[in-house]
Amino acid sequence: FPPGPTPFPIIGSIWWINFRADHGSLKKLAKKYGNICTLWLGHKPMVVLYGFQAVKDGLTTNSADVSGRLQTYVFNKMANGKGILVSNGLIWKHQRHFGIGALRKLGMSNKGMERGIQTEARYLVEFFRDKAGRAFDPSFPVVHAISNVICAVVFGHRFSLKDETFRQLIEACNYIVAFGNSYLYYISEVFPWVAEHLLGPTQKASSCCDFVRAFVRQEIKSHREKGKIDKPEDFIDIYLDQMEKTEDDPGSTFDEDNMVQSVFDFFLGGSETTATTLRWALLYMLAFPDVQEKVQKELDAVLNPSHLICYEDRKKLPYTYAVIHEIMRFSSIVLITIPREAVKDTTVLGYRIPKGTVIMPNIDSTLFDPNYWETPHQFNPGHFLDKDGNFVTREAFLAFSAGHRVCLGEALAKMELFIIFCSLLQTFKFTPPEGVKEVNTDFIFGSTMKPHPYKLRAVLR
Ligand code: HEM
Repeated sequence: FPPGPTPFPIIGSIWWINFRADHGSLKKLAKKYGNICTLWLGHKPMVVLYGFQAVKDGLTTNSADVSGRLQTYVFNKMANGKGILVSNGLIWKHQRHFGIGALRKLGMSNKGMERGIQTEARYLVEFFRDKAGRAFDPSFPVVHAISNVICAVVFGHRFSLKDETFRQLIEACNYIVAFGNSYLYYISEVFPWVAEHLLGPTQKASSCCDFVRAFVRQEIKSHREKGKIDKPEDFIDIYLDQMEKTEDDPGSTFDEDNMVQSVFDFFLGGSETTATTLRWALLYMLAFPDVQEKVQKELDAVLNPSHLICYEDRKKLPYTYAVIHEIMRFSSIVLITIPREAVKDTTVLGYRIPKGTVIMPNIDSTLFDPNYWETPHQFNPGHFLDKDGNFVTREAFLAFSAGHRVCLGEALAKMELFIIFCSLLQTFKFTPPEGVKEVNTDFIFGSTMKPHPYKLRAVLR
């Protein structure tokens, strides 16, 4: 194994990072042991990758070999091996491949994703306008809008802000995501018996999972009652169609449990992540008013005010598109990917790694790698622009990870962020509440890195 702190019996060497994989402890670990090193979670080896080169090589050189997910106490409780996010083997291959195809199909069809996003952007603009320039916290309407985009994709309809069950769904998803990188998560994995019998938060996370699944089953029931339609309009329609097509295939993995879990995974992977990024986007506009002004200048110069913003417009708005990428880089909401597992004996950066080893790629360390970014610790949209002001992609931009398990919602997330961000900035000038002189851009540590709660004023332009 690559080098690392000495493991103790039962607890391993996870004590070295104080039972928490945070920015400081992972940096300290890399400084002492190098860009690839080993930690032991109980008797399970975990190989931690740090910096762009190590993360990229580790995830892409033998990509299929490191494409597994852990089958642990918490992951089994969460998904029981079903769906996409934490499944393995044939189930993962089939469900992921199908999920990507379905998203593509919905993106291209008439009642596509873009329309769902434009609708949510419009509701959000209305909500902000109703505040009439008074200071307010944008978190809930933002989370609501983003979750509704997933609803449009998977259920084919949206929910109102006042819908209590939908509010509970959002809260349940947030709770599950927050549990994912907490002390209690690690303790639950090492001592499942304690988690099962004594830890309230672990039991609550488990009942939140049950709640989300029951919610999805209810939607499936309504789709079934609606009967077969000629042209599938959402993910459940497409999935039911697939189940019918494969019902005589004994090797098929297309069944109701996998459908429920795949929908669950879209909510879990796609709501909190994108909503948190959008909250950072608005906060950075308060913190960097010069950037906000430049975006608005570009929007005004290129778009007619009555034009319905679509994703295609990004090609005419290179500065704005670069700002959105810099928001994703600078907010760096994911510290490590959902842990991977080696599915066979393999080699990672020259080290022999046995099957079953956990791989922890540090995404944050790629987004701030001083060897690949000119000013890593400065908010600088120029990172994504060439000298003529054209948008450029950057190889070290691994916010969505890399390899076989790369985020399957990347295109959807970028489309959402672009359309909603542009719609808001076209309509409003964002400022901090009166009297607030300093904007706090520090993060709150968690499964995703969130901004501290803040208020803003949205003043009609
Ligand atoms: C800014 C928004 C987002 C970020 C930063 C993000 C980031 C990530 C990351 C880092 C992973 C782990 C990949 C790995 O294991 O190497 C992931 C996986 C995943 N994401 Fe996203 N994601 C975002 C939005 C979305 C959206 C909108 C969806 C909805 C479709 C989504 C669905 C998924 C799924 C299903 C997986 C699991 C893929 C697999 O295990 O095969 N994500 N995402």
